[in-house]
Amino acid sequence: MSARAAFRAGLASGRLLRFPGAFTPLTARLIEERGFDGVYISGAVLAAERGLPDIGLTTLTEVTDRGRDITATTTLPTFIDADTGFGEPMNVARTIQSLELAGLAGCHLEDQVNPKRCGHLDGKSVVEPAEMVRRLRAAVGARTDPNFVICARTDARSVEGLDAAIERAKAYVDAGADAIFPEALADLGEFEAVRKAIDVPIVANMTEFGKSELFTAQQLADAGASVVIYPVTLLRIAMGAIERGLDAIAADGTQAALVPQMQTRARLYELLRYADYNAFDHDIFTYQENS
Ligand SMILES: C[C@](O)(C(=O)O)[C@H](CC(=O)O)C(=O)O
Ligand SMILES: [Mg+2]
Repeated sequence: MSARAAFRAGLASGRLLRFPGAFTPLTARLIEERGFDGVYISGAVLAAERGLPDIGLTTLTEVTDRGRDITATTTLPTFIDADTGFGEPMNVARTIQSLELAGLAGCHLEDQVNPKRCGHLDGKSVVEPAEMVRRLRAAVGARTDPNFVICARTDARSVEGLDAAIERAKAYVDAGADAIFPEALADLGEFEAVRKAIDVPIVANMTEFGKSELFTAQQLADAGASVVIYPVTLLRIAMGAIERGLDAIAADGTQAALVPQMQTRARLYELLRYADYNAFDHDIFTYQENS
């Protein structure tokens, strides 16, 4: 089954799909190895890796390239953050074409005004529902593979309240959204309220240091979520380890004490499938034509 078909089947299964965010292509391989259902590709992480805040500075080209690179390392479905779609509805259409061609299994588009903000911080604003409906209609019309999942994210909860967010979610489903990502909900009861109001799958965002508590997969499944993303988690873990590691090298004058915490060379090579490449190389170089 293709990754896109697997994503669709997973969404229809009634099971909660877990999508950790990969901050490098190699991370996606670990996510797959550990048995997760898919790989999330975060806009906040993509910006952070370039030393930028998540305020709409990254471009469609950068996001597409990263999406393609990560998709190439895994057989899992990849679900990417397309922010506000990188412009007007016509640009949104091109965004969908570009992400489809890069092999992504789906994306989410949000109803924030440009320039967008992190969904869990204050100071963001949302466009009129009609404007977001135009974005979604452009997105749905541009899709060529019906299995490509177009998810509508609403940031309205912390701007206009839960009722307004639910009204928007309904309008976005009517416009053709395959799934709804209600950003920054306050508690599980709010997930349940969204669940009752709409029929399509719901995406839950378990980002740390945000507005939502960190609910377990079971709690989210019970509240009716279909997908949970851990968008920035692996980057935060890695950056925490790097900060502590740099401090240790600076203090001790050697990294020796850190070695037990490191991924070994052997393990890294295993992930890179080094042995397979070696075997291939060996076969090519020892090949002799029978005369
Ligand atoms: C999901 C998100 O859109 C992302 O880019 O990963 C962010 C995550 C974050 O900044 O913690 C968000 O706006 O929630
Ligand atoms: Mg984002």
